[in-house]
Amino acid sequence: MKVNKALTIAGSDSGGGAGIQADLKTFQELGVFGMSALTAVTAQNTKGVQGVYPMTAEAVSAQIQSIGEDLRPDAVKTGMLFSAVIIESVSNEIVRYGWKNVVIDPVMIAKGGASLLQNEAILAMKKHLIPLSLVITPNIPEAEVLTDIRIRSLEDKREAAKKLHHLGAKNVIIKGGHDEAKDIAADLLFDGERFSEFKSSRIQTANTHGTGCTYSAAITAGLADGLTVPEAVDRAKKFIQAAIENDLGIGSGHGPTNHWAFNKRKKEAEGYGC
Ligand SMILES: Nc1ncnc2c1ncn2[C@@H]1O[C@H](COP(=O)(O)OP(=O)(O)O)[C@@H](O)[C@H]1O
Ligand SMILES: Cc1ncc(COP(=O)(O)O)c(N)n1
Repeated sequence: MKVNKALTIAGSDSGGGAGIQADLKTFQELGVFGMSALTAVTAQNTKGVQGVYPMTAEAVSAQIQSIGEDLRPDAVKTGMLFSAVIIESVSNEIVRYGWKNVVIDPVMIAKGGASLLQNEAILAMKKHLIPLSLVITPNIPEAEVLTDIRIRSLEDKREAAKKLHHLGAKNVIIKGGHDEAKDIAADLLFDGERFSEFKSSRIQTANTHGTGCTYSAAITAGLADGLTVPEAVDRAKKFIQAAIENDLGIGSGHGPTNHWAFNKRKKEAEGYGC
C-alpha cells in the first residue's frame, strides 16, 4: 500500500482546535500520514492564549532533519513559526531537502488577539520562506501586513495577491474569512496568471478557532495526494465548510471546528452514516 505523507511545522495548541493538533486531525481525516515538527508550545484554549513557549531553532531543525532523513514527506506546511531564527532554520531545511510542495500559512495573530509571530520575523518570512512556497494562504490582515496594502475591495485583494506572487509565492490564496460584512466567504487564488475564487456561504458562528490551520492542512493533504493546487483548494474549501457548519460547541470562547464532518457527510451520502 502506498501511503502519502505530510509534515506540519507549527505550534502546539493545547486546546486542540488550531496548530499542529488541527493539522494532524485534518491529515488523518484526509487519509494522509501526518508528521510534525514543533516550533512552540502554547498554553491555549477557546478563551485565548495564556502562554507562548518557543522551541530553540536547533530543536526545530533537528525535528525536521529526523523526518527529512527517513520519512520524506510528499507535502509540507508551516503554521506558527514565532521568530526570525526559527523561520531561517525552517527555510534552510526546506532547501536542504529540496521540498517543493510547500504550503505557508503565515500565522501572525490568534483569534483572541495574541501574537504568534514576532514583528521582526516578518522580514525573514518575506526574504527566506515565501520564495520557497508553492502556496501561501494569508487571511486579510496577514496579507495587509505582508504587502502594506490596505484591503477593502476585490481589487485590493488582487493587488496584494500580485505583490505576494512577486515575493516568490507561486500560488497565493487570500482567504475571505475576515470579510465579515459579506454573506459569502470567498477565497481568491492567484497563480501568477489567472485569478479564481472559491466561495461558500458564510456561517454565523463564533466557533472559527483553527479555521486557517485546518484549511491549509487540507490543501497540504491534497498536494501530498498529487492533486493540483486548484483541486486541493477546492477540496479544502469543502472540508473547512463542513467543519465550520458542524462545529462542536465546546469551550466558552472561540470554539474549534469539527474535523470529522467532511467524512461523516461523505459516508452519509454513500449510505452508511453513523
Ligand atoms: N464564518 C465562516 N463561514 C464560512 N467560511 C469561513 C468562515 N470563516 C472562515 N471561513 C473560511 O475558512 C477558511 C479560513 O479562513 P480565515 O478564517 O480567513 O483564516 P484564519 O483562520 O487564518 O484567519 C477560508 O476558506 C475561509 O473562507
Ligand atoms: C499554535 C497555534 N497556531 C495557529 C493558531 C491560529 O489559529 P487560526 O487558524 O484560528 O488562525 C493558533 N491559534 N495557535
